[in-house]
Amino acid sequence: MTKCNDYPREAFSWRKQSRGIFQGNPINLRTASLGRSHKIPESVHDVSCLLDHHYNTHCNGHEAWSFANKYALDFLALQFLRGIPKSLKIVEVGPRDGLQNEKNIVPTAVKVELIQRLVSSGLPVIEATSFVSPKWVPQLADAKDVMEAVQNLAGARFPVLTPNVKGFEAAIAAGAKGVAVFASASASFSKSNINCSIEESLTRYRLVASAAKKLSIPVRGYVSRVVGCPIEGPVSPSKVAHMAKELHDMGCFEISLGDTIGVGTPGTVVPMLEAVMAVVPVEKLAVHFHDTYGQSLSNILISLQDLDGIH
Ligand SMILES: CC(C)(COP(=O)([O-])OP(=O)([O-])OC[C@H]1O[C@@H](n2cnc3c(N)ncnc32)[C@H](O)[C@@H]1OP(=O)([O-])[O-])[C@@H](O)C(=O)NCCC(=O)NCCSC(=O)C[C@@](C)(O)CC(=O)[O-]
Repeated sequence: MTKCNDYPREAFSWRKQSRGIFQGNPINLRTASLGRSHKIPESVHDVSCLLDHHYNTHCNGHEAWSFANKYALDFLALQFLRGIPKSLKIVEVGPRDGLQNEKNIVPTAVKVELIQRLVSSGLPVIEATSFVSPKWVPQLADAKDVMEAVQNLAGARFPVLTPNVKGFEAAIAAGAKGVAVFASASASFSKSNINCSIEESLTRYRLVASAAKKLSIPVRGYVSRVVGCPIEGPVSPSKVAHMAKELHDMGCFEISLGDTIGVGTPGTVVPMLEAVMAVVPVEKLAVHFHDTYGQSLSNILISLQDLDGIH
C-alpha cells in the first residue's frame, strides 16, 4: 500500500458534532483506539469485555465504584452500539486486494486453498482475482486458473475485477458470474492504476456494464481514493459523489467507496459518505477501508453508525 507521510491528518473540519460520536465519550475514544492496537472485537460481547478489563486495571479495590461504573459503562456501550445494523454483508477481498501487493508471487494452489478456507469460514462473497494485464499486475497473472478452480465451490460467490471489456470477456470465459469495475475519484490514480483519464475509465466501464447486462452478470463498482490521494491531497466529497453516481447510473448494483491509502478518519469519511448518500441510495453503498494508519475500524464503525443500510 502506498505510504503518504506528508498527508495532512485532519484536512477537513469535523461536521457531525451533533451526533455526539467521539466527543470525549470514553467508550468512543477507547473503541477508536482498537484499530491502532489491531485488536478486533469479534462481537458486541468482546467489546464489552475489553472495556471492563480496561476499567478494572485502573480501579483496584474500589468495588462499589467499580460496580456502579461497570453498569455505567455497559449502558454507554449499548448507546454506542445503537444504530449498528443487525446484519451486514462482508465482501472478502484478500485473495485479490491482498495478494496483488505481495512481493513474491503466491502459487496458484496456495491461492485456491486460501479461497477454500475463506469459504469454509462462512464468508458469502470472496473476490477471487482480477482479469487485468499481467504486465501491470504479475501477481494475478493466473486469474484464469484460479477462477476455474474455485468457480464451483459451494457457499460463496467469487466476483473478479475487470478493467475493460477484454478482462470482462476473459473472466466470463473462465466461469466468473460477477465482476467489479474500479474507477477513481483522483485523476492521477486513474492514470497510474488503469492508464487512462477518469472520463475514459467511465467510457470503458459503460461498455463492460452493457456487455454484462446482456448476460445478466452483476457488476459492482469501486470508487478509489475517496478521501485522499498522495498526489492530489484531500479529495473533495463532491468528486466522489459524482463518480459513485456515474457507476450507479451505468448499472452497478453496489458501489464500494475505497480509502485506498488509509488516510481517512471519521472526520473526513462522514462528509464523503453524506455527499454520496445524497445521490446514490444508501442500500447500494459499501465501504472499503485500508488500515495503513490504524483508522480502518473507526472508519467502519462510523460508517455503520451513520449509514443504516450500508454494506
Ligand atoms: C487497464 C490496463 C489493462 C490498461 O493497460 P494498458 O497498458 O493501457 O492497456 P492496453 O490496452 O494498451 O494493452 C496493453 C497490453 O495489456 C493487454 N491487456 C489489456 N487489458 C487486459 C486485460 N484485461 N487482461 C489481460 N491483458 C490485458 C493488452 O492485450 C496488451 O497486451 P500486449 O499486446 O502488450 O501483449 C492496465 O492498466 C491494468 O491492467 N490495470 C490494472 C491495475 C490493477 O489491477 N490495479 C489494482 C486494482 S486495486 C484498486 O484499483 C483499488 C481497489 C479496487 O482495491 C479499491 C481501493 O482500495 O480503493
